Amino acid sequence: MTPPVLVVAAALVDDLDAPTALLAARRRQPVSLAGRWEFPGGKVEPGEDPEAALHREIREELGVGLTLGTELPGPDDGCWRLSDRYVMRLWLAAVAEGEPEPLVEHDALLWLPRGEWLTVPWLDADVRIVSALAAATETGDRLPDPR
Ligand SMILES: Nc1nc2c([nH]c(=O)n2[C@H]2C[C@H](O)[C@@H](COP(=O)(O)OP(=O)(O)OP(=O)(O)O)O2)c(=O)[nH]1
Repeated sequence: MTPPVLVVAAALVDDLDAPTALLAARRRQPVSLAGRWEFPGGKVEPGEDPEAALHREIREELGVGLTLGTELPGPDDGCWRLSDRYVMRLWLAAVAEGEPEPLVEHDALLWLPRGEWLTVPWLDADVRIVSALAAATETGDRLPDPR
C-alpha cells in the first residue's frame, strides 16, 4: 500500500501566546474543494524537511514569512489523517513579515475571531482539527513550548 503523503499547514494566529484570531483560507481549486476553507499549506516534497516545506508553502501561497509556534499533534502517530492519501501536520504560526494575501491556491482569506472559528465551511477533515485547536489554545490551557 502506498504510504500517505505528508501535508504541512499553518494555523496562523494573531498572537502565539494567547491566540484569538485564526486565519482561514478559501480554496479556489480543484472544483471538488473550491469554496471550502482550510489551513494554508501543502505537500512536503521528497527529502524536504517538514518545517522548511511549511515556510516554502506559506511564502508561495500567502507571500509572508512565518514565526513557527508549537505543533498541534494529532491522534494518528502525531499526525492528522485527512484521507486515504494524505496526513497532515499543523503548527501554530504568526506572521513575521508581510501581509497575507490569497496569491495562488486561495481566493479569500478571513481572520476568524475566537468563538467563530467553526463558522465557515472547512474541508471535512479539518473540522475536528479546528475544534481541537480551539480547545488547546483556550486561555489558561496553553500548548507546551515547541522546543
Ligand atoms: N493545505 C491543506 N490541505 C488540506 C487541508 N485539509 C485537507 O483535507 N487538505 C487536503 C486537500 C488536498 O487534497 C491535500 C493536499 O493539499 P494541497 O492541495 O494544499 O497541497 P499542495 O499545495 O502541495 O498542492 P499542489 O501544489 O500539488 O496542487 O490535503 C488543510 O487544512 N490544508
